[in-house]
Amino acid sequence: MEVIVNHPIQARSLTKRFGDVLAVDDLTFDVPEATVTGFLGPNGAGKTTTMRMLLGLVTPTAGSATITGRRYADLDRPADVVGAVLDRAGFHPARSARDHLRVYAAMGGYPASRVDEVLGLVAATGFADRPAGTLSTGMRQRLHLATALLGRPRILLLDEPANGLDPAGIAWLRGFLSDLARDGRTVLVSSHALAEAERLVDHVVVVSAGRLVAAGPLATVVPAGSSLEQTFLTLTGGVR
Ligand SMILES: Nc1ncnc2c1ncn2[C@@H]1O[C@H](COP(=O)(O)OP(=O)(O)OP(=O)(O)O)[C@@H](O)[C@H]1O
Repeated sequence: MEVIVNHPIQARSLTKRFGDVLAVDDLTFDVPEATVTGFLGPNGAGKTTTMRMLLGLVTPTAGSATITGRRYADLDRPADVVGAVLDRAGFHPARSARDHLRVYAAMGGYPASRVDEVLGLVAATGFADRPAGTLSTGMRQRLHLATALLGRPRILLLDEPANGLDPAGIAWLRGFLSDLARDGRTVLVSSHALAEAERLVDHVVVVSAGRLVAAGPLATVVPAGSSLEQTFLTLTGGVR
């Protein structure tokens, strides 16, 4: 029987030059539906720039970046299609998590009842009424995720979501992301920490210096008995 796999996120010969810096260099990859795909590579590899191109925040020098086959700017109600946590900008320190979500729900035209739903999804009900200024890094991360989920997007782009999380926070994130994928959502998660990312994702797109190094299911990219970190070093010539 033929197995049809959709690829809701696609890059085709995607290139971005900032002056002399070739941040993204002829990058082509697909992110399969209903996976947690790690977008992995060292600092400066071009991950954030690529995610910003997928979200229409940076214009490609060449090539295309599409969500469900369309450029972000061509999507109808894009926040209902794709949720993103990119910059982790601060929340108003005196405003509660719940009030923060109420503001975003109102701006997006979502019913107020959606606020309690997303608080429940990220297990944030217990701190929903605390001022954001008193929340831990892990709690703030959950509030960012809750905000991204307001429009029930089928696709999520998360830039370095594990940064600053303690082991319990990482364990929670792993369960949360795999539940999203099990539910049919497509999640692209960037990380420069390969060992940590290996435990969060089932597929990978590995980049270095703006170029594709490897892509596919984790089990096919990483040989048995090796690690993602070791594989990366071997592929990029760091270990011979
Ligand atoms: N607006 C910009 N102007 C000039 N150079 C930029 C700009 N944005 C990114 N760059 C450069 O492009 C390259 C790729 O940066 P990018 O932030 O996309 O990498 P990254 O893989 O996300 O790295 P990190 O893991 O450190 O976040 C870097 O050399 C960076 O300095």
